[in-house]
Amino acid sequence: KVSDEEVARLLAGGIPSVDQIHPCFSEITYIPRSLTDAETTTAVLSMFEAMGFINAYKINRNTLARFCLMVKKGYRDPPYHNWMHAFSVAHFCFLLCKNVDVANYLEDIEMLALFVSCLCHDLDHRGTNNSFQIESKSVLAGLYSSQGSVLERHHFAQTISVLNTEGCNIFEQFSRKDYQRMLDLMCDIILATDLAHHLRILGDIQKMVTEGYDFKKPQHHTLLLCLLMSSCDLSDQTKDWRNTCKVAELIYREFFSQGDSEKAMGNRPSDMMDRDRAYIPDLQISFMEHIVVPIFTVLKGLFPPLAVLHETISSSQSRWKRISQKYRDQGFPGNGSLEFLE
Ligand SMILES: Cc1nc2ccc(C(=O)NCC(C)C)cc2n2c(-c3cc(OC(C)(C)C)ccc3Cl)nnc12
Ligand SMILES: [Mg+2]
Ligand SMILES: [Zn+2]
Repeated sequence: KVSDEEVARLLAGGIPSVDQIHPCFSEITYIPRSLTDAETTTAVLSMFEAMGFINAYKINRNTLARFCLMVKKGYRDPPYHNWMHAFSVAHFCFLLCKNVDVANYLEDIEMLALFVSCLCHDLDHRGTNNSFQIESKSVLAGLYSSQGSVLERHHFAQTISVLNTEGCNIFEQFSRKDYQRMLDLMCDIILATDLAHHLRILGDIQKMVTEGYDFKKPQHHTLLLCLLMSSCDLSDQTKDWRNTCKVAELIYREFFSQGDSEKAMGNRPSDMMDRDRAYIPDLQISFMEHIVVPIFTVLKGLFPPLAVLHETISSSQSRWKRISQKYRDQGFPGNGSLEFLE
């Protein structure tokens, strides 16, 4: 799947510093989606280098290049859950590593596990959600529905199969103990991207922050990794309004296509998946209120420097409210482009 030529080409220019990718690459406001698809693979190598992982874990550069190309090829091309989503999620993990003192909260190996999990967390996503797997009796549902988190178990399985591919195992030099630890961490982190799992543990995360984080408690490390993974998965909401609009357009294009499939199967889709019933501004207001704001509120509690992200999210929330009011009066156009939103 990945040729030696591709690997050689990727490594030809050496690994550039992140500032050579873009002077603002390490800033919290930088939008990773502004890179072209071709630039993203090099940027991933630059982030590995910038976080010190290549030296600290003696990662072979050829293996790393092949691994990155393999992961990128492991994504399909639905409107939202594609490689560019994974790349932007991993970039936010890089921003956390560079802008927040995570080293006082997590071990190095946990930070590496988080970054690699960000890259792999939606591998082979089909652009449909867990309930669609069940209702369509998909192969994945057959494999995993008894355990729940159907898609997330598949994303983890795909991660393992990339590592087991010839020349792609970036952890091959690890001791048996560290290798097992890495796999356990990635499993926990990728399973945490199931919204249902997140909603189950949100109370524990909030309790941990009120009590005060205790580096000596392994449970606190696990809860923090889940929180950071969720915030990375939602990092599009921390950028400018243009990006928020662009991402909403991608998400609903994907959701409505699932709704169309459900209708074709004779099932009634949920409102948010039904292009004839969805009212996007209100759906986004509720998504931000119930999912995004709680995550970034608790994140701000742990890391005060991230308060700026909470402000961005609050301003997006009020913008959706203004839009909801305005278009309710004037009638919201169909599911066309949201670019017109001021
Ligand atoms: C812009 C944007 N709108 C969304 C609107 C609705 C929903 C949704 O699933 N609602 C279901 C009801 C039951 C609450 C998700 C949305 N969403 C996500 C997202 C987040 C996820 O979960 C974590 C990361 C753990 C929070 C998992 C999957 C996805 Cl697609 N990413 N961006 C978006
Ligand atoms: Mg996912
Ligand atoms: Zn994701």
